Amino acid sequence: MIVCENLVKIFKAADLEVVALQGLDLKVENGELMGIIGNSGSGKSTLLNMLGGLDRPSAGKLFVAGSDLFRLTNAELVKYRLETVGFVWQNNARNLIPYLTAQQNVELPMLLRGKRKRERAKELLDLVGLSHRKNNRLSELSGGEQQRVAIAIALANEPKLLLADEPTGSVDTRTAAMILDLFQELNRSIGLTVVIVTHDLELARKVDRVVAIRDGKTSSEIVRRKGAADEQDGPLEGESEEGAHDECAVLDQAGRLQIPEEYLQAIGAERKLRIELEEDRIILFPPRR
Ligand SMILES: Nc1ncnc2c1ncn2[C@@H]1O[C@H](COP(=O)(O)OP(=O)(O)OP(=O)(O)O)[C@@H](O)[C@H]1O
Repeated sequence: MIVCENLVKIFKAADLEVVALQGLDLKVENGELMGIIGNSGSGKSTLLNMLGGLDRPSAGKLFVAGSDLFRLTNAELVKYRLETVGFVWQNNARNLIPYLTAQQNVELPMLLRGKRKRERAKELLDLVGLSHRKNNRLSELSGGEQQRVAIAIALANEPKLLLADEPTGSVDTRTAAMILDLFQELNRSIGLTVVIVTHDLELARKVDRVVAIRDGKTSSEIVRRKGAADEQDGPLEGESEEGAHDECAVLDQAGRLQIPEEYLQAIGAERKLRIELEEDRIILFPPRR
């Protein structure tokens, strides 16, 4: 579904250049539900904007659902944004209209595209578990319900890829869990590929894979271990929650490896490591003093 190779994004403002993505590599399979985490300024939103066709990358390769994002003309990019991707933002509900009902809010963007699809709007509200609230005005819905209306709208054009930027950023923990459950449900029921940018570590339990971005590059991945994939109510018996996931460091195209700072600190290593190959493992030691 998504292939990023050596992706670079440089922002130029006056005589200042910011390299927001520094040769990022990422592959996402069709039907994957994955999370992207990283510190503030690490490049998460920049990556999401590239994937959504909202901005153009500076160099590298970027393919989404068969489209080469470097080659699309401006008109093709507009079509791509309308047909291939759906967006969910943190404060999505702010773009909804408080005095219209949930159903009217879902119908409105379809109307603007010249289609009146009352049935489709009902279907979409059903999909996000809100059919019982369809005739309520938006102002009568809770923050979580409003976010679900926004998700219904994001699904209106049957996107192949749903991009969510901090979708649980402005709701409480319980509502956040419900929204993540909804993404999981949509992923399973309609095979939607979902990429969620978040600070919320609880997400690691709900998604197949979490990719960490550091300084504009993918640095490590937390992958749900096989066998843990179907359990919904927590870790397998006798297994700690962390035990259901493996943390992997990522090798870039040139075979370079990023090692988390805290790991280096723990063994007292700074710029050099001793490396040894032992049967089926590679071992890193601090240099001999
Ligand atoms: N339009 C822009 N012009 C100049 N610099 C930008 C622009 N957008 C982002 N940047 C810079 O690019 C870097 C990555 O920003 P980005 O917003 O992608 O980070 P982020 O990981 O999403 O952060 P946050 O979690 O705070 O949203 C930052 O240094 C940011 O200041």
